[in-house]
Amino acid sequence: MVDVFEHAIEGIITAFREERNMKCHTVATVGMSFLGWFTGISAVEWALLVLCFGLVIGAEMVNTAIERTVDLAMPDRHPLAKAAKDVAAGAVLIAAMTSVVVGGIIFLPRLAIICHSVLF
Ligand SMILES: Nc1ncnc2c1ncn2[C@@H]1O[C@H](COP(=O)(O)OP(=O)(O)OP(=O)(O)O)[C@@H](O)[C@H]1O
Repeated sequence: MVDVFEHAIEGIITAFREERNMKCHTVATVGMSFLGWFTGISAVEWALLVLCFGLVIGAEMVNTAIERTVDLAMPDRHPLAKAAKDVAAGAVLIAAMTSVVVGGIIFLPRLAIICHSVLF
């Protein structure tokens, strides 16, 4: 059981260390968390936000695993290798777009109120 956690944590560290996009997701996660704290979002909104963080980072890690597996199995160009990588990248895009929509629903009304009170 300890082994399973050790390998999983090793995988998380590898993904954060070696995958460029993980740095973008980390910056977005920190930025959105700050915005959540700053605008005082509710517990349910925090739960949705945390769910989105997990969704995007999890999808990116699965995408990384698929990329590595394809590179190992098919170093040459192959239509199936392309399809596998493109579908995995598409999954990350869908997770990210879903998160942007959720973030918009949570933050846009609050940011509009803040802008309104600053400007008028
Ligand atoms: N073996 C291959 N055969 C055919 N097409 C490939 C192959 N490897 C990559 N591709 C195409 O090139 C694109 C980019 O592949 P790559 O491995 O560089 O992924 P990436 O999304 O740039 O990864 P990274 O997150 O590491 O930058 C893939 O989405 C796919 O369309």
